[in-house]
Amino acid sequence: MDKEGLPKESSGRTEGPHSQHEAPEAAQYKEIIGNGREMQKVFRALSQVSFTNSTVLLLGETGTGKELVARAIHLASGRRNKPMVRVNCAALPATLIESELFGHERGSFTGAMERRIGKFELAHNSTLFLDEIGEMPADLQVKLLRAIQEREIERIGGTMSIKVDVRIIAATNRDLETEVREGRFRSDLYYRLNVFPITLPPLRDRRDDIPALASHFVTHYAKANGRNITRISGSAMKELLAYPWPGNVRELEHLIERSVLMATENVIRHITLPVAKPGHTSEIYFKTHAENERDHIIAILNKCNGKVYGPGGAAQILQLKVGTLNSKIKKLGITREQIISLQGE
Ligand SMILES: Nc1ncnc2c1ncn2[C@@H]1O[C@H](COP(=O)(O)OP(=O)(O)OP(=O)(O)O)[C@@H](O)[C@H]1O
Repeated sequence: MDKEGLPKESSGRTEGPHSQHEAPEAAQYKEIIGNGREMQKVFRALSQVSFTNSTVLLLGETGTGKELVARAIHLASGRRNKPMVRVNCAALPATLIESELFGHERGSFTGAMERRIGKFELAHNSTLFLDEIGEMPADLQVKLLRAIQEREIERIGGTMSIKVDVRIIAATNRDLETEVREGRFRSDLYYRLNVFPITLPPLRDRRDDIPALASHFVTHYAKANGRNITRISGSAMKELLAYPWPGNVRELEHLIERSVLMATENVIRHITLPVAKPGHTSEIYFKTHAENERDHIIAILNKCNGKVYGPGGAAQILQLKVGTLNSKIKKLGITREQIISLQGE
């Protein structure tokens, strides 16, 4: 680390068990910053499991990088030529999740104007990322279990079974064992998913990664905003190292982005951290309004297969003018690539 508190190795990756492994897929993990002891365990696990077809269960608090890791596993696997397909089990009501996962035939229920291919089918020969699996409604858990076990699905209103070759990655910030004990999550589904669990530690338990992460985000947001900001001062870094990070890496990323925008010289000397209450190190992080809006728009765009305007398009569902929706998409940084990859096209 130099005297201003930034590491010389900007990726945070130096020597260590991960680099010794020399896994052929290691290049896919370059987006995942941090090489402290805790993250080394994660990299080791990734090297062991990515190239297999095993189901992976990603556990960790909000903002610890579960989705980032899911994408890295997919990109390091033999399935990387097809985009990973993501389903956010918390974003849609139960009735819509079923059709989202398994699809439906035309006329199978009121409003099913045309046949819809579900995410399981879209993820054929690829990876299906079941995000926030702990939120899956009970009646759907049994259907999901059947699909995972049998590797076949039936569209709603359909008469035939469709074989699917799908690799499952599931993620949750809930304690699934407690959910099982308290009867909210089926134990058979839990055992089916818990084949290869990887826990992403909270940032407060891997503070040694903070300098590398902060440096990475400074570089990223300075470039994205055309700012010539090169580093964080030693005193600002000390504050980052002392803060408990209830929102984990996501919170760090947002604070650095804001600091980059507000900086008046090429060194970030001050970062406005929320006041941490002593003894409340694991408070729940609430997503910002913009994050929620972004997630919702992405979910609806996916539901409409990327269609923005016209009947059944996202603008209609969201009751927004097409122009308003388009400017929101731009402002919230929603990319076409994201939608296509979520669709599995
Ligand atoms: N190790 C890391 N290196 C670089 N960026 C990271 C890392 N971990 C997380 N991030 C970034 O932090 C943000 C939040 O990560 P991500 O969405 O993967 O978290 P999550 O655990 O899936 O959160 P949630 O449970 O709320 O969905 C993303 O922008 C991601 O790129």
